[in-house]
Amino acid sequence: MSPHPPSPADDAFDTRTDLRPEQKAEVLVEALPWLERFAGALFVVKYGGNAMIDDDLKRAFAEDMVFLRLCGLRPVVVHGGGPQISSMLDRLGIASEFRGGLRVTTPESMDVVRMVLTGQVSRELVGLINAHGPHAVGMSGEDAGLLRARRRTATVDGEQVDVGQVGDVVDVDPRAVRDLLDAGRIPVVSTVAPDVDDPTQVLNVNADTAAAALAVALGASKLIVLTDVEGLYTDWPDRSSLVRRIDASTLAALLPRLESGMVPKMEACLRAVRGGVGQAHVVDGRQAHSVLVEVFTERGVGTMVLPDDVRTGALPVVGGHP
Ligand SMILES: Nc1ncnc2c1ncn2[C@@H]1O[C@H](COP(=O)(O)OP(=O)(O)O)[C@@H](O)[C@H]1O
Ligand SMILES: CC(=O)N[C@@H](CCC(=O)OP(=O)(O)O)C(=O)O
Repeated sequence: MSPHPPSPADDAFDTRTDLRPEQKAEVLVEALPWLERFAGALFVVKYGGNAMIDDDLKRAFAEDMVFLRLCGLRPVVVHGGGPQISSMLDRLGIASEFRGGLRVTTPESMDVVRMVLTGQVSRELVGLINAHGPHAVGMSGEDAGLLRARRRTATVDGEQVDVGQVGDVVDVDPRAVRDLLDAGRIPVVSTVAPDVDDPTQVLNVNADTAAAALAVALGASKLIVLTDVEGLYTDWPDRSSLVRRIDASTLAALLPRLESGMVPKMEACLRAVRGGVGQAHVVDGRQAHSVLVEVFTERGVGTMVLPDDVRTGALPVVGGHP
């Protein structure tokens, strides 16, 4: 990355894209209605571990967060790190086991979950964002009472099964996040939470679920979930079944037919829009700057979930922003 902003005198400035200057201006102007509409808006952006594929993509994600902030929006990052946890468990010779999409979390693996999420993934994202200035502050669900969770089971073949120290968020105290936003910072949240029934214990919370709970508690305008697929497919893996827009009731009816990876994600989107969040989006984190394309372009990307009062039905492939 250039150590200083490009100036028109830099060769790099004119050769970064094939666009002529007036085309570049058109691209910038296309963002104007969205900048006006979203001035000051609070977005919760969930960055999934499967979308943290390489350093360039992670840098592009950090640029997007800084871009949003400097445009006057208020992004809150909630990160995952499932593959990173599995890789550390593997290095330590501890087997990873998932049931119903949730990691079976023993006291031993809980230590690793906490270490990887708050000590590794969060640190890396905070560092990448802060390469642009002192914007990001990392915090865990344990900090300032942000999240409290209760032990939950997983559903496997209709049966409830124990998955150990895994929780669902039952309480959010968003004041610390608000304080950071008011100070102009970008909060970066990892999803470890104290157990509401035994505060000496911490629980491992699925990051999609935690992001939705935080988005509702903060009254976010949008929840954006970055993953490693273009969006929701009604008939996975049939690529022609990509959904551009779907309302809450249609999604609720579709949920029982979805496979494990998409279930927590789509449940999170549903919970968000039913809890008052204006829109929820699942976007492809393998595409650099997918957040900026979603927020600032007419067409948007991925799958948009809307509350029922904006009825659209499922519109495979067609449709863009309202
Ligand atoms: N209906 C569906 N639409 C899209 N992806 C699906 C669907 N059903 C299953 N998947 C799978 O879910 C995966 C995303 O979930 P997951 O791997 O848990 O992501 P993340 O780490 O981002 O939370 C996709 O890569 C895809 O393989
Ligand atoms: C209970 C549970 O499964 N927790 C997840 C938390 C991390 C997460 O959700 O990460 P992604 O968003 O990258 O999947 C786990 O241990 O993998």
